[in-house]
Amino acid sequence: MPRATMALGATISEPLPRSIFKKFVLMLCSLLMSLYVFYCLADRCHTMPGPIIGGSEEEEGGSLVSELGQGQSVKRKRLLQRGQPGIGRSMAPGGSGAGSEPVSTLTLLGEGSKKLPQAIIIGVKKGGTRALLEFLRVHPDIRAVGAEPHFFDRNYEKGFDWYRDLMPRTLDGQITMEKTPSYFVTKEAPARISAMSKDMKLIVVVRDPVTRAISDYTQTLSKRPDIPTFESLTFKNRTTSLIDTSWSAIQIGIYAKHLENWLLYFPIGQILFVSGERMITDPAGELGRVQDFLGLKRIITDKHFYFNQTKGFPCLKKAEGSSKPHCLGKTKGRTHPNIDQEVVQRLREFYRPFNMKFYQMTGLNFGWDN
Ligand SMILES: Nc1ncnc2c1ncn2[C@@H]1O[C@H](COP(=O)(O)OS(=O)(=O)O)[C@@H](OP(=O)(O)O)[C@H]1O
Repeated sequence: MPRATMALGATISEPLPRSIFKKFVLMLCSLLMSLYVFYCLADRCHTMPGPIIGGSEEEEGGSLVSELGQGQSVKRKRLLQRGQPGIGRSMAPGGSGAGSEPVSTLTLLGEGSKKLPQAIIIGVKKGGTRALLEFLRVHPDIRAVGAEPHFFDRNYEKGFDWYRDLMPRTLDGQITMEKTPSYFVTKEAPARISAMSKDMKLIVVVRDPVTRAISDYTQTLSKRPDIPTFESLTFKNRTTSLIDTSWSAIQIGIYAKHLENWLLYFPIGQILFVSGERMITDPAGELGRVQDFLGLKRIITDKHFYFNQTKGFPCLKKAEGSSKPHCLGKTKGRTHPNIDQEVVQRLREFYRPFNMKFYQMTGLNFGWDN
């Protein structure tokens, strides 16, 4: 047999020589490594699950780690557009306090800095605050922390450095925001926020207090199915029809009373009232008002929304940092239980004077009593 044929025969029948096999494994490893590096550069490699700071909200806020990660992609895109070589990713705080963040490439390259918020969505619980924040985040000049920090109610003793550390990095001209709906009903919150910044822009999403109360109850019911009925919790005494105003679901809806507390520290012009109802029927209109209030160009318009028939709510055609349509999660837009219409009527009567006062204070008729 000729030598060449013999050699070929040997190659086919014998296993790959060790050195070739080693090279192959090495190449495969480096290929996988490069893929991982690219994946990280695309800002998708989160090695640690992030803490969710306890809040009223279950799933929408997500972890602080993923929130910060998402934000960085947008900034990176903007930097790349400007031709700056910003690459890298900052690690989110472990919820432990100021100074816990390792120095990242972004920090070294000076890509923005963490700032205390200049605008806060302070309420109200179940008003539509998540929808507003998610929609606002589409704006390139807004950067927001997704999870609720609860700084001015539950975590105040942790200090401003802790609070600042939760915030995403911002470039000059970008507004840092957060939302914690319980601030609106927290007695200490106005004084504390004012002590931090007298210029703070405050946003309150309000919704018909009766539907809000039912929404609040629906959320609690989803977590604790054995709670008493809405009807029995509403009244101190069913026969006298005396409303139990100590029940938080009822209390929160007395907007005029809570607002009085804020007006001791902030002029009314520094507070924007957003209609929770119009956030559903005309999100672009409400977002227009919010952008004006924040002194931003009206970038978010009706082109950003579509009405999702299955969800029954407006959704984003493209979410922040993504090209995909995005609706809020299943904890937003829950089906409410049927409530005895007599009880609903009684609650409407109860809220009417407070609503009137609220319309008068804000100069806006929200139409809950028409
Ligand atoms: N676009 C869109 N998609 C889904 N849901 C929407 C939207 N806009 C407003 N809403 C209403 O938001 C209600 C929840 O309010 P919050 O986000 O403020 O709730 S929370 O306090 O943060 O838990 C939620 O209340 P429920 O319907 O009772 O679940 C919704 O009615």
